[in-house]
Amino acid sequence: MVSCCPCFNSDDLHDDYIPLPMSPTSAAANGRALPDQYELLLVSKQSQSPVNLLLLDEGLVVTRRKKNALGQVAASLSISKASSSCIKTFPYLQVLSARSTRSSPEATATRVSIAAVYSKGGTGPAKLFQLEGDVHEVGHDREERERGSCRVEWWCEELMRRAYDGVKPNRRLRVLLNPIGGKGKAKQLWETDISPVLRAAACVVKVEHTGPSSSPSNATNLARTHDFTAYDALVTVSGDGIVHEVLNGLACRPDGLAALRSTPIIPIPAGSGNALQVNLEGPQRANDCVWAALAAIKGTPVALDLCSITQKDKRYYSFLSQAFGLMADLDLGTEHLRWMGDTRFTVGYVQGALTRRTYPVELAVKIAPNGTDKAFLAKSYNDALARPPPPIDDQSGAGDALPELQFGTAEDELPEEARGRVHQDLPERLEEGWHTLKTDVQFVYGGKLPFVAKDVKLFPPASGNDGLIDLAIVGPISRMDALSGMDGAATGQIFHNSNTRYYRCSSYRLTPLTPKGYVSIDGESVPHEPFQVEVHKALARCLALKGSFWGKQISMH
Ligand SMILES: Nc1ncnc2c1ncn2[C@@H]1O[C@H](COP(=O)(O)OP(=O)(O)OP(=O)(O)O)[C@@H](O)[C@H]1O
Repeated sequence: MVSCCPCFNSDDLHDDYIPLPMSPTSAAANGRALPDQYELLLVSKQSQSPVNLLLLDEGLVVTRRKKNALGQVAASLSISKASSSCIKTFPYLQVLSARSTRSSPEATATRVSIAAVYSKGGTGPAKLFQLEGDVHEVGHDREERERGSCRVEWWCEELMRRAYDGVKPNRRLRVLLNPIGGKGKAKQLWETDISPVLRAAACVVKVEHTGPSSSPSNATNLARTHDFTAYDALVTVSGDGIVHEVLNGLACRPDGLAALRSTPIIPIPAGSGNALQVNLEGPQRANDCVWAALAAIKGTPVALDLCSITQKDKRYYSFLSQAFGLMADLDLGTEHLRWMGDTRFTVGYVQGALTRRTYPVELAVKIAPNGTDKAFLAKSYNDALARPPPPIDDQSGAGDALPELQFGTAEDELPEEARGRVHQDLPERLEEGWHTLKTDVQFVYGGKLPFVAKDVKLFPPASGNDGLIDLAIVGPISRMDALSGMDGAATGQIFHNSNTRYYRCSSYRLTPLTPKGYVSIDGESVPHEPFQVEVHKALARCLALKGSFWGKQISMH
């Protein structure tokens, strides 16, 4: 067993951990010219049938090859021929490892092992693909065979160079696994889907189980003492709840700013709510643990805003959402339906819509410029999507501490200009500044990211790192409107509904006007009491394969 990192003991490493061959000065790469064609002929160990492996612009292409070509490191197969007989293409981002070994100088074959993640059509469920076979040398003497073997070694190094272009191989990952997350399947998913992918990429992995919030091993505590210099990323095999706990643990440290910025989080979806994964990799990847594992290996940091929620003398950090009214009830009031998985949210919504329950509330909102103009918000989102993501600013902010609260803590009053201006409703166009509203609602939902669940895109134009938060407010509506209100929820229809008031703001304060009910912060229950929200721009980091949140143009209709 080989360890390249003094901070890990051998128990932390996979049994077959061998650092990936990335040295630019290795014997094979040193001073050798590129072959004319980046192509290998390999006799697959699994099927005994020969395949061609080509390094093309679009990625590693594996094609079938006729038996009579056996024994050649072919240099003649044209690319057009290759694509017509192509069986699989792996973009380099999906290639995990390529190794060559030769048993002895006399050997007439070099063993090649390749691992990659395959996704049919680029959107199909991701699967681990492993290929091992021999490249037979055609030379008559030992020297010729050695030359052939070196070329195979070079080929593997070239593939690795392309596969890890701009990405550090052998990432050191700390994995926090919630053994009861979702339907309690996290452990099994780890064994069957996640661990084999990380192992194939020779990641250095340390796995720990999280404990319930009352235990010392809860994820908040684990994050509070996380040594971020010893790991490249922190992986959660869980739902959004553990991500919330981890972010809160990192944020409440004296060195919170450095801890958040130096700890990219990668969610592997194994809970009942996996919204962060959906926002990072798209709804088709909502439950795709293999794809998320690939993101842990190859993902690029993306900045994520955090919201400070203050309630009495408590401060929580929220990365996803704050829900009040029906949307809080359907999450927290359906705990007894947990066995249903995601379906419990739908059942909760239908129950609430049928009873037409409404919730009196007082809101004070500091609205951003043009923050109530849905067409403007959609256009800004579309424009941003068309541009490359801006570089992450790691310099702003003084020292290690988190930004000061603008509201202050505890039961601070609203800023002067917001007091005593209670309207029944907000006027159509609002200037920048504080506005207040006292009304009955079906729900109020604050969100930082477009999706709050796999099938609910509540905030289509939300940006994860613009320093602002989006608010959706739905007032009392008929049963029919409430039931049809969720039509098209997966594609963002709620944003377009005329029943939905939509505000982009920098802060808000919500005061429930009934004694009992639920308030949900990132899906976790907090007391049913007034709370205030403000946003800190780009405080945390996640990893996404494309280096940005998943997005889709919004069409205004
Ligand atoms: N070993 C454990 N035993 C019991 N509860 C745990 C354990 N580890 C974590 N938890 C709790 O699990 C919750 C978070 O679960 P997770 O993030 O995996 O999924 P979720 O989708 O947010 O919620 P869930 O799947 O529970 O609906 C937190 O409340 C946390 O305290």
